[in-house]
Amino acid sequence: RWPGVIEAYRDRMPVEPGWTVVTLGEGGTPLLPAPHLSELTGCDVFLKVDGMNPTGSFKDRGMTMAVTAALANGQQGVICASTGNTSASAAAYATRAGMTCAVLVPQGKIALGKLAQAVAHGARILQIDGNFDDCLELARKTAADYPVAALVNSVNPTRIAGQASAAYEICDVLGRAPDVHCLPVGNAGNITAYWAGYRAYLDDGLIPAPPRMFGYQAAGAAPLVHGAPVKNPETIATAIRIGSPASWTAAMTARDDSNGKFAAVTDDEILTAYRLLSAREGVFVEPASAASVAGLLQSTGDGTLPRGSLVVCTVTGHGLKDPDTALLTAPTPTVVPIDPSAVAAALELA
Ligand SMILES: Cc1ncc(COP(=O)(O)O)c(/C=C/C(=O)C(=O)O)c1O
Repeated sequence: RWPGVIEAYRDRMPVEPGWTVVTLGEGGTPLLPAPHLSELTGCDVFLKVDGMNPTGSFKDRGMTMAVTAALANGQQGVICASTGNTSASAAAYATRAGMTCAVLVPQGKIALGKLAQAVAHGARILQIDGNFDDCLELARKTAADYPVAALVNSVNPTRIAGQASAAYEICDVLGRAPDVHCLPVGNAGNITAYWAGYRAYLDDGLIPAPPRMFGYQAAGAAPLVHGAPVKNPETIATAIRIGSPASWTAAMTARDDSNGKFAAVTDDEILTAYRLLSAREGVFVEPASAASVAGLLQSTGDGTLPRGSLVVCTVTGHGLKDPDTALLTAPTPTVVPIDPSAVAAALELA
C-alpha cells in the first residue's frame, strides 16, 4: 500500500517525530511510457501523470507537507492565492486536518473543476478584483498580519520539500534521472522543487547525473523567457496565467545549474499538445499541463532537445479540472432515435 509522500520519503521531509501526518495518499503517480510522442520525436518519452494525485494535480505533494507543518505549529487555518489547483488542494488537506481554508482567486479566471473542489470542501473563497499576482501579494500580507493562518503557497518551503518527491519517484523508477525534464512553469515552485529533488539524489550518489530542466511558459505569460515580469498575463492555460513568478531566482538557478532552458509555447501549440495527449496517448490533462509536451515538440523540432534523449514530461493536472476547454472542440451532438439502425447509420457502421 502506498503510504503517501511524507511516509514514502520521510528522511527527506521536514517532519518531526510525533507530528500527525496529514495525507490523502498523494504521490506514487504513474510514470507512463508515451509511445506516440516517442515515435514523433525520436526520443524515449515518459509522462509523469501527476493529475492522478488525490485532488487531481501535483499540488498535493506539497500540500501534505505544508498542512502537516501548519497543524504541528498549532495554526488553525490555511490561506492561499491560487489560479485554482492550489486552492483545491489546500481545501482538501485543510479539511483532512480539521482546519479552515481561505482562498483568494483571480476574478473569473479559474477553471470550473477547481472551483467546484474548493466549494465542495467548504473553503472560504474570495474572488479578488485582480490577477493571480495581486492575489498572492494579498495572501502574503494577510498571513503576515494574522499568523493564525498558514500561507500555503509555494513560497512556503514545506511545499517545495513535498513536491521534490516527484523527482525521487522518477529516479526510483528509472534507476537514473532523465536526460531532459520538461514541465510547465507558472509561479515556478514546481521547477524549483524538481531541481532540489534531483540535486538531493545526485548529492547522495543515487543518480550519476541530473537532467537538464526545460521549463515552458505560455507565450502570453512568459516572464522567465523575457527576463521581466508580464503586467497583464494572458493564456487559455489559466493555471499558468502568472506574470511575476514568486520563485524567480530559484527557477533561474534550476535552469542555469542544469544547463536547461526556458521557452514560450503559444496557446495553439498548447492546444495541439493537449489534443494529441488525449487523442493519441489516452491521457487527459488540463491545458497548462500540455505546455510541457508542447515544449517537447517545439524543442525536438528546433533541435535544442537532441533525438534519442530520455525525456520525462510532467503533466501536472487532470483534464477534468477544465471541462469547458475540453468541450470547446466538441462536435454538436446529434440526437438519435431509439432505433438500432439509426445508431448504426450515425456511427457509419452500415
Ligand atoms: C496544472 C498546473 N500546471 C502547472 C502549474 C505551474 O506550477 P508552478 O510553476 O509551480 O506554479 C500550475 C500552478 C498552479 C498555481 O499556481 C495555483 O494553483 O495557484 C498548475 O495548476
